[in-house]
Amino acid sequence: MTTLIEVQELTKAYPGSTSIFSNLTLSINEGESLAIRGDNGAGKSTFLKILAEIITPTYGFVKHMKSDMVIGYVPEKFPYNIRFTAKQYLYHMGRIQGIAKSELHHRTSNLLKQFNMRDQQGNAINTFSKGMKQKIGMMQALLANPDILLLDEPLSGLDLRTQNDLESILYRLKTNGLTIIFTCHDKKLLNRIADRVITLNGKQGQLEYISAEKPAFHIIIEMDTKGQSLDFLIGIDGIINRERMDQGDTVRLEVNPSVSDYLLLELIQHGISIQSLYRKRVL
Ligand SMILES: Nc1ncnc2c1ncn2[C@@H]1O[C@H](COP(=O)(O)OP(=O)(O)OP(=O)(O)O)[C@@H](O)[C@H]1O
Repeated sequence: MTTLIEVQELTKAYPGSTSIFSNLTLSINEGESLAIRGDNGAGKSTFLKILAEIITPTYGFVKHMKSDMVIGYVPEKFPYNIRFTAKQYLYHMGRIQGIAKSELHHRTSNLLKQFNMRDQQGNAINTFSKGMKQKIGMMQALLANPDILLLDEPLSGLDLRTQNDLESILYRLKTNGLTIIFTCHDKKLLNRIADRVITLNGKQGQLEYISAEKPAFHIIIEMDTKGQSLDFLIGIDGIINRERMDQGDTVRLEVNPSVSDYLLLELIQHGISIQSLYRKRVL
């Protein structure tokens, strides 16, 4: 396992305040997805900003174990009133980051495709929804092919469909080996993406390490496909088992609870009739 970042005895106090966190020591490994959790004000955004080198710690340090490490950072709020179109914005942000024009064109169109935003590339960002702006923020952070992607509350304030969309994109980035560090209140995202969870306990300025939470139960969905193909399920993560019952049109899916809402929506939209839905305890 290759360590990308070593965090040593990190302590942060803003001027005039007591420490938000102190003596935070941890290693971040290549390819790891690390979630940072904690109450409001526990210091999650502050920690990310220190990792992104936007602010400095009061004590301790963050050591990059790879030379020329590129960090992509997506703040919680997208900048206000950007009049560029999506494509213009990505182009200019890419140029600011020093990416060659020829390379930039290629990367921008790949990202617009990956984020399902090709149809909106010519529209002004200030007309976009929160979810679309979040996607632009992520694309901008990915333009420079970062070693690490830092995301501050990536799903906050988004509707369920957009959350699922972004979750799938993040899952794909994770399975492609990108190191991802994100702050999060959302259990579903934790279960699906995080390999490790760190809880910042602001009150005591201490850290509690817990392993990624595994679901205590799976969801069983029984359905009548009415002869329809279920090919649209291919590539959806979180399906644990799928079996056809009685040689007929009845199919039984066993799925991770983190994807069950999304799957049910997909099934209904494809005209599949849900027959039964229940929990199965996992030992
Ligand atoms: N620039 C700043 N100057 C002074 N205090 C600050 C500054 N930025 C944040 N703080 C304070 O530091 C503490 C931690 O803030 P931070 O935004 O890192 O917490 P958080 O865990 O991300 O919170 P939330 O979940 O509400 O986003 C808060 O008490 C906040 O008011």
